[in-house]
Amino acid sequence: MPRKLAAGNWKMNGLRANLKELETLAQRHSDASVDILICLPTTLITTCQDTLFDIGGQDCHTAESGAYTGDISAPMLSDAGATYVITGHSERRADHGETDQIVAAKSAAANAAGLTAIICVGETLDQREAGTTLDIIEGQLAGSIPDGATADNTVIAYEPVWAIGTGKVPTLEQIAEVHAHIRAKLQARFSDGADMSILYGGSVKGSNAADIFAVPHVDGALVGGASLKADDFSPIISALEKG
Ligand SMILES: O=C(CO)COP(=O)(O)O
Repeated sequence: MPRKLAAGNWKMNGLRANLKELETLAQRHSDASVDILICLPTTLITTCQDTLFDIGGQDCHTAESGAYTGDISAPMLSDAGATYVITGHSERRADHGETDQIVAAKSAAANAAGLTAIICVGETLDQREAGTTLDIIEGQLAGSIPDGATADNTVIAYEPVWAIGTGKVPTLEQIAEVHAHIRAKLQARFSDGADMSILYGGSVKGSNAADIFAVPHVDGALVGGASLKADDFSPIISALEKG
């Protein structure tokens, strides 16, 4: 069975003062029946070592160490207390020119350091309107997931680019179609592909979470804006627990 995972991605948000949101969240979900992960800005990861939740980074370099000013390696994230890292988020693909090949190398580096990689895929609005969504996703999966991926070290996140931070959410049928396609491709390539978690991400809120979690092959969510405040993230976690 895929693990159920409520994952927050704080992106480039959060100062130490904001960590009180996690304390509030921990009080409300101390006996959660699902995995809860917060992907923090790197500056906050060490501060958070004693938290109840799993902690993740938002990117890592392909190399273990070296002359890469400003970058963070997977062993560094692990050393700081992270157990997950997001790879191939559309914001990094767009802003930093990350290709599928780079994403696969980063994911392999994450796995080699003992981190679970959350590998993101998703179509743009133009691609959705051109009817090429499933082809795009298939290509991204084939190119971005390293051969050594397993259900233990890899999670897939389907994040339609046009749904991120926009308040626009695909229909439940559209989510179902893509998640079923992802599941089929994972099963065709990996012996434990049936057990890899597939998250949905893009404008998930307390008000739409339960419906999204009822969609087959949606094993959780990767949440941006609504993960920053305990009052917003808490209902999403509760919906996943009930789903
Ligand atoms: O990009 C996302 C998570 O990685 C989704 O962001 P929003 O939940 O803010 O739409």
